[in-house]
Parts: sequence; C-alpha cells; structure tokens
Amino acid sequence: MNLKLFKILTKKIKEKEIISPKEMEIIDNNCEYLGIPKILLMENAGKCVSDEIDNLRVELGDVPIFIFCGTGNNGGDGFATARHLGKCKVILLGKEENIKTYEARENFKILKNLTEFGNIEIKNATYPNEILEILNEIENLDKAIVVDAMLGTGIRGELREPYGTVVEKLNKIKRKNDNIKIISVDVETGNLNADKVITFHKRKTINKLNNLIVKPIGIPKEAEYVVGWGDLKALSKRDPNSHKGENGKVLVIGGSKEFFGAPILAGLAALKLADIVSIASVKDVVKKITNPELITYKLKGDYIGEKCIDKLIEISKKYDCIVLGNGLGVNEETKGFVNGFLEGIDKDKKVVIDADAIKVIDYEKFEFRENFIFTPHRREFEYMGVNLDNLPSSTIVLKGKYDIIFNKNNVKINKTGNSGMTIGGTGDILCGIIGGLYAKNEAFLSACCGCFINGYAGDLLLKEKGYYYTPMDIIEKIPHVLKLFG
Ligand SMILES: NC(=O)C1=CN([C@@H]2O[C@H](COP(=O)(O)OP(=O)(O)OC[C@H]3O[C@@H](n4cnc5c(N)ncnc54)[C@H](O)[C@@H]3O)[C@@H](O)[C@H]2O)[C@@H](O)CC1
Ligand SMILES: [K+]
Repeated sequence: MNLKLFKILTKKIKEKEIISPKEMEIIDNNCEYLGIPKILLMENAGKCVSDEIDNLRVELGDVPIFIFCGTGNNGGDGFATARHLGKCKVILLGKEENIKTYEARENFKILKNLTEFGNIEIKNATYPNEILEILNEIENLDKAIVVDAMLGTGIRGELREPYGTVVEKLNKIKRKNDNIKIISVDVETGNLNADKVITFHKRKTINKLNNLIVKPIGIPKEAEYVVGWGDLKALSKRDPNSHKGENGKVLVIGGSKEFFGAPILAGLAALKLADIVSIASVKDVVKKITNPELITYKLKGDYIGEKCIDKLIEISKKYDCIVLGNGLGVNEETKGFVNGFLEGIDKDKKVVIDADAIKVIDYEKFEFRENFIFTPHRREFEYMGVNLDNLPSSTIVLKGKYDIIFNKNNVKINKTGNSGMTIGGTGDILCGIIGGLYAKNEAFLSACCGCFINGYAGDLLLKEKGYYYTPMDIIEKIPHVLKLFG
C-alpha cells in the first residue's frame, strides 16, 4: 500500500523547479547515501562548465581563461573544470591547506600534478597584492574568459574578503570591457555581474541572473525523494551559547488507566533530543513515571477528558511542541478532549498527533493545519480519509516497511528499519523523536528525520543483537544515529 501511495503522490505533487541551497545540500548528501560519491557529481559539473566555455571559445577565439576558486566545493568544481579545459590559469583564493572538502582537495591534487606540463597554471592568491596583480593582468587584456568558482550554495551572509574585492574589481573590469566574459559556476558569487550562470540540477532560490543554464550532473530523481543522512545533516545545530530549554521543550499528552507505557516511551525518546520533556497524564500513569528527567503533570480521572482542555491549553503555552495521543484510549471522554484541545490551542502550536488521537478526531469538521504532523499506520491512515486530490497542509507520516512522508508540497520515502520493529512501542518512540526534532526544526524535515533515526536505530540493533531487541534498546540507540550523521 505504501509504495502505491508513494507513486500516486509523486504524480500529484508538483516537482519543484527552484530549490533552496538547503534543499540542494540535502539532495547532494542523499546522493552519497544512495552510493553516488560527490566527487562524481563534481566531475560532471566540471565537464558541463568546460563544455560551455568551449562553446564560448567558438565565438571569442582562443582567449586566456582565468578560474577563480574558493576553498569549498564550488572551488572544487572550478578545479575539475580546469582539468577538462586543459589550458587555463587557476587562482585559489586562500591557502591550499584551507581547502575544506575531500572532493575539492583531490581535484586540486590532480591539478598540481599537471602543472609541470605547462598548460595549467595555479596561483595562490591569499594576500591583497597577489589578488590585485591577477586582476590587473585581466584588466589589460582585450578578451578573456573568467570563471567564478568562488562561492556556491554554501554562501552565507555578506561577502567577506578576499571575495568582496575580487567581485567588486571584476564588475569594474566588465563595465569597461564587455569582451571579458564572466561565467558563474552554480551560483553568482555575491553581486557579481556574470554573463551567464551554469547551475546544476535545478535553479537555486539564490540565483539572481536570468541568463542561466540548468545542467544535469547525474543526480537521479530518487535523491530528491529518499530520506537519507542528507536530511539529518540539515537539522538545526545546537548553539554552543544556548541556555537550558533553548534546545527544545516537548510536552507529551497521553496515557490512561489502561495504557501507561506509550506516553513514557514517547517522552523518553523525545528526551534524547530536546532539553525539557514533560508528560501530562492521569494519576495511574504519573505514579509509574520514576525517571527523574521527566517532568509530570497529574490529571484527574481515568482518561484525559474534556475537563482537562483548559488546563492543558494553558500548560501547552510553555512548550515548543506537543506530542498527543499515545495510550489515550478511544472513548467519548478522549474524543471530547482531543477535538476540543486541537480546536482551542494556539493556531501556530506545533503538534505531533499519534495513535488514539488520530482515531478520535472528528475529520468532518477538522482543520488540517500546517503545524500538525500525523503519524498513522495503515488502518489509522484509512480512518483519516485523506483526500488525495486536495492534499492537506499538515504533514503525514504513513508508517510501514517504507514510511511515506508527505504534505501538500512534498513527498519522501524512508527505507530504514526492519521487521524487528514490529514490536509494540516503536510507534510511540517515532512520534517522540519527531516531537523532539520538531521543537526546533520545520515539520517536514522533522518527520523525515524522525523516520530515518528510528529505523536506523533498529538497523544498528539488528546487526548487534539480531531481532532480539526492545523499544528501550531503540531509545538508547538514538544518540548513536545522531552522532553518526548529525
Ligand atoms: N555537495 C555536492 O555534492 C556537490 C556540490 N557542488 C558544488 O559545491 C557547491 C557547494 O559547496 P560548499 O557547500 O562547499 O560551499 P561553497 O563552495 O559555496 O563555499 C562554502 C565556504 O565558503 C565560505 N563562505 C560562506 N559564505 C561566505 C561569505 N559570505 N563570504 C566569504 N566566504 C564565505 C565558508 O567558509 C564555506 O565553508 C555548489 O554550489 C556546487 O558548485 C558540485 O560539486 C556538485 C556536487
Ligand atoms: K560561483
């Protein structure tokens, strides 16, 4: 069922034509997850740019080529371009030891091996006088091609030196002599006035120029759909100067006189990710919570009912994210509570809705808000009656062998996990992880990463213990997964 739904959704949800640098980074990293090394993509990027320069040479003749390279992977594309071109001058804006990535370093090493043959020249330009010397050389030429492989999707904020000076001076040269043609690789560096941008895979939201060519570099469609470690790397990073509570506060609302384990598992999973986790439940559950790290709110009665709505709405205000539904029980009391609570809480409150809460929602009147995440299994999903012709704004995680994560604008598939995870409690852990992530990240990313982490924890356990692991083992493995890929 899940794969069938996935196929339907990929047809219904319009493919994005423009993507943000963050989305591109996720795709690049997920290419690696699928086994496509970044260096291969870099190779293809270099070939695309050199082909385009060859076209330009037909028009301009055999003019000198200067490739300005930064120390990130955009610079790496510049090194690969240089090798494909053969004859050119490479200007590394920084020191060799500061080249940041493996792929860029490898490509730089190859270039160094080629320099003795005289076609490729490398110049290190770290200091202003070295940079100005090269820019003056370009200024005195009648014709030249300049390749901007300085900064790409990794660019953040205002241009720092030496990039600022190079861009400013190149713009000046260009204004005086239009026979100096500037080609930007992937993204224009700052406000560089390039003649053309060759961008890879898809247009980026930060591309300003209209004269832009989009080139495929061997990224398969699947890299946009699969959940992989690229998603994990995109999660917000912990600020080293942050204070208690600033890395997420989660409130789990669940449990009943019959089910006490579910909200505790969700809470313990969330605790691996968020600073503060509390559980609001009935007295029978609260008295079983012995973990000193969990804060508790005791509610009257055997089930969380309508009488708790006002109190819990008030408590919710103190939390970034609410996890709702684990072990609530399905009856008139919980039905009244869930519907009233979701209607009454602040409209922008983040809520992860699981298990019994999914079963008691009155979908006829329900508003699928953007800040809701649902985590149904197949039967719960059917019960929700999602209209596939008018997809909801809420994010939905359909759990299964393959988890399908989707909303109005996005769909992804997660493949981690194994049949050892059919044990009770893994669903509670999943929504606890999602809640912990959602406290500090966007809904869709949190849902995708939650599925990946939960499944990967199970996959690590399968290797260690075979199928003989428990929900508590999964919770203990969450930090290992995060450490591997975070
Ligand atoms: N990641 C991949 O798989 C691929 C990436 N590719 C290329 O790699 C690029 C992205 O590479 P990176 O993520 O390494 O990023 P960049 O090469 O764009 O550079 C990032 C570095 O520049 C510095 N920087 C950022 N903002 C700055 C500013 N305002 N002023 C001065 N310095 C600044 C930072 O130190 C950062 O490490 C893409 O645009 C594309 O050209 C291609 O090789 C295709 C494959
Ligand atoms: K660039």
